[in-house]
Amino acid sequence: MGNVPCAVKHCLSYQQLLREHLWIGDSVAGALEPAQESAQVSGFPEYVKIVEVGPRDGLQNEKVIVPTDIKIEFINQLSQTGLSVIEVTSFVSSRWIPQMADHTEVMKGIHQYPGIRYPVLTPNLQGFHRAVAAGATEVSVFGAASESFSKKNINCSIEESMKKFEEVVKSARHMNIPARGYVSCALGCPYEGNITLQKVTEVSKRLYGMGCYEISLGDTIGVGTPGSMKKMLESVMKEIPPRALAVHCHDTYGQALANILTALQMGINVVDSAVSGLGGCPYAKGASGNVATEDLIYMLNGLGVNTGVNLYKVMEAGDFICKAVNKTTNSKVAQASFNA
Ligand SMILES: CC(C)(COP(=O)([O-])OP(=O)([O-])OC[C@H]1O[C@@H](n2cnc3c(N)ncnc32)[C@H](O)[C@@H]1OP(=O)([O-])[O-])[C@@H](O)C(=O)NCCC(=O)NCCSC(=O)C[C@@](C)(O)CC(=O)[O-]
Repeated sequence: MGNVPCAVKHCLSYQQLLREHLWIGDSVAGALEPAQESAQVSGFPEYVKIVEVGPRDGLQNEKVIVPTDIKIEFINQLSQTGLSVIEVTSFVSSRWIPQMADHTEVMKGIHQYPGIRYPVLTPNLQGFHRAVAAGATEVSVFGAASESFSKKNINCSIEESMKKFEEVVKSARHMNIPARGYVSCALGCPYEGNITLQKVTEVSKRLYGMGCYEISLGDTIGVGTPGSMKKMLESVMKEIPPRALAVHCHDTYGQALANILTALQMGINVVDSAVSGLGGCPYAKGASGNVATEDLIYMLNGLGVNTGVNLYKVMEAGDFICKAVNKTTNSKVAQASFNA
């Protein structure tokens, strides 16, 4: 049975467990379509698109530079899991984020499979042009609802950032390149604390209005709760339809899955996550990683929500990158499966 997770081996019958918990899957069965097997729970979307941000958000905060060939292998493994969107790197200044200095090599080195999108972060035209030259076919601009965070993260005010993003999104549109927009600090800021709903809504509306096809609302420091997530989404949804929104939850206070569940119940069906719960922003000290992709898939599979992603293969990719960066996984599902 090969690399059968320990928790599974310890059970009375692996086959029985697989029958009852079809969403676990295995590397051979691989193609198990969990959502088709378990009944859909009402009140949730039928399908959730997972935006895997592990190679970018997951690795950007790592102190030790991860070798380029490891990043490429990691992304190639993720491409085998059924994920349809994998954010691969950032075309930012290597002085600011040394870990992303090999963006061009990573972009050129990965195998880009048809049907999978590989967006990259581009804060300005310089980054955009470099990204396109390296073969990027989708980009993301990343703003914030907090003035202080914007200055610390991208060295300009919100207003100045919007001008830069407009240039990027306009150029992208001319080249038929889809652009996504992030709004950091949607549920709190490491420098300012609470951020008003009005500000989050205003920044989101600006990004959507300039042509970003999807707005990812970031709980950058993971302080949100289902209550604050609900209020924030109610406000943003007055201006932007839920189909154009995504949530991006860090898990610092252990609220990420609960916050995501709340968002799903409100009609959101795009969720960002990072394999093994890697991640954090270098300009948001103390914030922990993103919600782990493994834990997200486990929850969605249990709800009968289709993701098209094979949990077992994601766990294997997570195991690969954790070993490569000498880290223990933050995914509860991977811990239960591999470390029991
Ligand atoms: C935005 C800049 C570049 C402004 O940086 P700056 O220093 O203000 O830029 P500048 O325009 O004044 O130029 C200064 C130097 O930077 C260079 N430069 C200028 N632009 C670029 C570029 N695109 N790529 C490479 N180099 C660039 C430029 O060429 C020049 O080089 P020099 O002439 O001195 O040699 C800088 O602040 C930066 O790189 N910041 C990095 C921010 C970042 O990546 N943060 C982490 C990602 S955001 C995040 O994690 C949150 C998110 C998205 O996950 C959601 C959430 O959780 O909330």
